[in-house]
Amino acid sequence: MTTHRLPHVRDPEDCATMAEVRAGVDALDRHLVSLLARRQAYMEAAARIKEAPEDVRVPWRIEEVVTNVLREARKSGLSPRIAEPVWRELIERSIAHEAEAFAGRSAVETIKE
Ligand SMILES: O=C(O)C(=O)C[C@]1(C(=O)O)C=C[C@@H](O)C=C1
Repeated sequence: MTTHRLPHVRDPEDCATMAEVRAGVDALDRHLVSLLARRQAYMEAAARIKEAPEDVRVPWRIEEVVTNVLREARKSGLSPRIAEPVWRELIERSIAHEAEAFAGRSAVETIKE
C-alpha cells in the first residue's frame, strides 16, 4: 500500500484533535487539486488531438479508467463506494470540459478560415 506522509501534519493514526485532522485534510486537498489540474490539462490535450466532437465521449475508455481506478483503490485501501462514484463524476466533468475546449478550438478554426 502506498502511504502519503505529509510534512508539518500528523499522520491520521496519530491525530488526537479535529484541528489536526482538518490540517491533514487541507494539506492533502492541496495535492489533490494540483493533481486534478494536471489531469484536466490532459483533457485539453485530448481536445486538441481528437478529430470530431463525437470523439470526446469514449464509452469503452470510461469503463477501462474506472476498472483501473478500482484496482488501485483496492491496493491502496480506498473504498470502492468512494472511488467509483467520484471517478464517474470526474470523467463526466472531464468530458464536459473537453467538449467545451473542443468547441472553442472549432470556433477559432472557423475564424481562421
Ligand atoms: O481517453 C479519452 O479519450 C479521454 O478523453 C479521457 C477521458 C477521461 O476522463 O479519462 C475523458 C473522456 C472520454 O470519454 C474517456 C476518458
